[in-house]
Amino acid sequence: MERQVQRLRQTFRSGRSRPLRFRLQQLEALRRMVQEREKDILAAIAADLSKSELNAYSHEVITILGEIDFMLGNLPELASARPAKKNLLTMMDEAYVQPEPLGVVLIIGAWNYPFVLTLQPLVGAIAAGNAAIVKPSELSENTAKILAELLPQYLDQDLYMIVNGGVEETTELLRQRFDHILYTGNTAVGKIVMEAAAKHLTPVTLELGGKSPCYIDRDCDLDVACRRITWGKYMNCGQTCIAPDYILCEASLQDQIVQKIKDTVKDFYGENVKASPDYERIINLRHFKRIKSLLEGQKIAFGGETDEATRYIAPTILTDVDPNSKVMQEEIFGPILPIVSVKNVEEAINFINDREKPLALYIFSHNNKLIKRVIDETSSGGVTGNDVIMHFTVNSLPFGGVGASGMGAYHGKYSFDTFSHQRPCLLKGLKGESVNKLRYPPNSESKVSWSKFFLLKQFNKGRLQLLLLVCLVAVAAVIVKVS
Ligand SMILES: NC(=O)c1ccc[n+]([C@@H]2O[C@H](COP(=O)([O-])OP(=O)(O)OC[C@H]3O[C@@H](n4cnc5c(N)ncnc54)[C@H](O)[C@@H]3O)[C@@H](O)[C@H]2O)c1
Ligand SMILES: CCCCCCCCCCCCC/C=C/C=O
Repeated sequence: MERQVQRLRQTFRSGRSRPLRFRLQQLEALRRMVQEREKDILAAIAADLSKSELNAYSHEVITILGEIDFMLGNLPELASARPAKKNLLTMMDEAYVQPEPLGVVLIIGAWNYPFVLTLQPLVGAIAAGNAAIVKPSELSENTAKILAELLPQYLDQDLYMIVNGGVEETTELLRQRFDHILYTGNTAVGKIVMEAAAKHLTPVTLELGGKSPCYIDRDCDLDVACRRITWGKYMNCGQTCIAPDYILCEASLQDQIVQKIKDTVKDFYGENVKASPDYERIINLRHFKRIKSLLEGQKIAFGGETDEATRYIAPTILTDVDPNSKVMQEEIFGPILPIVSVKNVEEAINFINDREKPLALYIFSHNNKLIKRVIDETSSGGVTGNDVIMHFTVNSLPFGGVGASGMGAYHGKYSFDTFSHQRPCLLKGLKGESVNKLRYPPNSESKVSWSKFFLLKQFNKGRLQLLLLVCLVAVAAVIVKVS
């Protein structure tokens, strides 16, 4: 592994990944890969998650194509130097922020959206000019295999590499020195990643999970709210990091919500959900058993059927759920939707704030002031008001967690920034020593007072004011020289 990282580092040091033309060409090659090998990619995702190819396309491929297009369209602007404000002392100099690539980065993907969660960070890493090692999740083995087969055919092999394997391979990878690690997955492994990164002082982006609450206000269109929640909760069989994990609402709304979600499930998946091509399965037996065990002792208002042989768990709703029960202690990551009663919005806010900061928060209400209030009085990785999941699809919004749900963010410009160092550059000339005397020893009261004048005022003026200030500086320089 060490030798492979070394090879990537050497190529990075040669400067090959830096020119914009090269980055654009690699991104175009990636887009070609997705377009030319679409069938193979969809088949792999479909096999991993028992998903229809149509769903694989809309859940994963669209996002990647959108992200590549964004980078192709915006890279010149993202990568260019940004002029910075100057102070009086540096007004004749050049000050700017130049984004620079970090070096060799490691991207560790998760299995639940195995294509998008692995490649979307890679798009950012390439755009920012880095070399990258990509480690797909071993649980989505078909996608991992197709990525290992395709990426070397389209991308520069000395800069971008796939490593497949499980805990052993990831552990070995984490022993190496990287310039950034972006990890997507559960919080426990997030801690392992951060600990390994700390040994090399490697910065990390951790895209973790958590229990994302969904508050439904009394003043709300329940038909619309329940349709949107049904879509986001049962999509991918509940195995979505930003799926609404549980509902908070007044007790009087509970029965209506159950009925409306039940009706929507029928609309979406038909009478026999098991036979619907739009309803996925649980990734493996371990997760199947874990999710099934969350049903124990609960009041099942809808669903609850399971089939171990096919890892099927029906869309399920639990009512009157005790906040201390097991289903409310861990991220469900499956198609079970608990409803917890609260008296009012204050209680909902307190309920959310009493727990770890979630990855997403959803609020449904006609009342925009109430939505803003919940946003102001809580914290979460992201928020969608009157819908679920959709903030993920807006690539001008940073996507990431806060507190236990993660750190750092990506998507669009934020991916570019995550994989870049914002390098401050100040370019001075070799003239102007008379003013510089202000900072050379020996110090004096008068120097300190002139330094205050020069440094404590921001300088961002028009031409006339600039001329005036130049004169002022010249006078000051003479005074300092004389004194
Ligand atoms: N924030 C996000 O964008 C996001 C996206 C998807 C999933 N998630 C979260 O991820 C969790 C589900 O994913 P998962 O963790 O089951 O995915 P996973 O099992 O696929 O693990 C993620 C990665 O960690 C590696 N890994 C596993 N155990 C390891 C160990 N002991 N040491 C080193 N590396 C190890 C795996 O090889 C894999 O590449 C949920 O909590 C979900 O909310 C978050
Ligand atoms: C008009 C059709 C729009 C379809 C939009 C579907 C978008 C679904 C994207 C889901 C991606 C979720 C990514 C998951 C992250 C964490 O697990």
